[in-house]
Amino acid sequence: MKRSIESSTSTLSPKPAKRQASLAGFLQPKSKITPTSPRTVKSTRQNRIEQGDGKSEDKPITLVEDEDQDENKDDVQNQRPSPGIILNKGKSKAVEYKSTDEDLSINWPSTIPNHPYHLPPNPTFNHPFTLSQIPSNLKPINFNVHPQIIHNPTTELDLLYYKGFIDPALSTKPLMDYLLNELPWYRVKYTVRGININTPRYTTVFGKDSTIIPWTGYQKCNPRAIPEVLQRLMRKVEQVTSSTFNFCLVNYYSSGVDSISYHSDSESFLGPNPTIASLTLGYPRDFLLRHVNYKNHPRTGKAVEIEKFVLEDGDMVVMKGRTQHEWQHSIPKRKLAKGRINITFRKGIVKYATENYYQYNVGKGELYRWDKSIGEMKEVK
Ligand SMILES: O=C(O)CCC(=O)C(=O)O
Ligand SMILES: [Fe+2]
Repeated sequence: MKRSIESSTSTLSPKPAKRQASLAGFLQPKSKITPTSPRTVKSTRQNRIEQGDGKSEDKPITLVEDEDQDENKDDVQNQRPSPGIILNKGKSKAVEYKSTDEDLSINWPSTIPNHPYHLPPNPTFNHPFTLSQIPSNLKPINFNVHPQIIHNPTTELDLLYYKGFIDPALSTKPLMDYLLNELPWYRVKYTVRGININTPRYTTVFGKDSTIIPWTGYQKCNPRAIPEVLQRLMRKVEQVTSSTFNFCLVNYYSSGVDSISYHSDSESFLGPNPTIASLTLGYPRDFLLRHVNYKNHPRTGKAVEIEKFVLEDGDMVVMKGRTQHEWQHSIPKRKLAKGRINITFRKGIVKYATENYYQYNVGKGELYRWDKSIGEMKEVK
């Protein structure tokens, strides 16, 4: 994860306007907002550190100073549809492709030549505890496969946006319950240049990079097999996006205080233009995208507006092309939010991908598990 450091008091001038993309938004254009006047935003070292987290030890961490990172005002009035250019805008909701994961090969990944996910010694390899059987209401998993294509050649925003990709009517609730109850969760703490960072969300990771290093050949971490239900999701995402993956990172935002600050997943260990698929389960959260030169785009000389998507239960956003180089993304804190799981699929191409992802998503291993009786995470001592 790449971040940049800003000074403790900065003048944001002009602040980029926000836009929202949603299916409803495409159909009902709302009024455009103009950038607000320049103003000074103050933040303390403390709150910036709490927001900070990072996944790359070779990159400076970005402690972002932007009031969008805070529980902020409700700007629903100011939302307007569509960022960039929506290439298939006209089709909209009329086309909804129902699909399940029953059409996927059971011999995945060996059926795909050079697939980057190498099978581990066993399906639960290196898991800290065994997972329960997948419940019958997730056999099959149901999908709605209708992407909106968002591509702006000037700003190089390049996304696919699937509303309700995991069918919210049938599959998101059992999937969220299963993952919450069955996965091992971590609240990773680490130090970057003397600053203590508490990752402001629960994290966990599965998978291994595509090198031929065996699963047992890592000294700095113990890579874990991707659990079966996440493999099935990953295979479906591979099918619809024509991509391949070998990592699954999962975030749990337990409330609106949990967040991820502006960053780009442009680590060189993912290759030059990584495709990253990002899925939402549970409570909706704002997903903001900010151009790396948002104050003054080098080609147009103009400010670039922040793009805002409200990611709802089942939605999938696929970031591709140069998006990770040209844009940063975040899930800012929001006062009223409740539990949300985010699942990302990525492809790591060198050993360092594995070491980095386990360092920042499992860490030293203080384990949390979901406690059904209190509806909260509990540390397992
Ligand atoms: O929760 C999300 O939607 C985004 C997560 C993310 O950006 C990441 O894990 O790198
Ligand atoms: Fe990210």
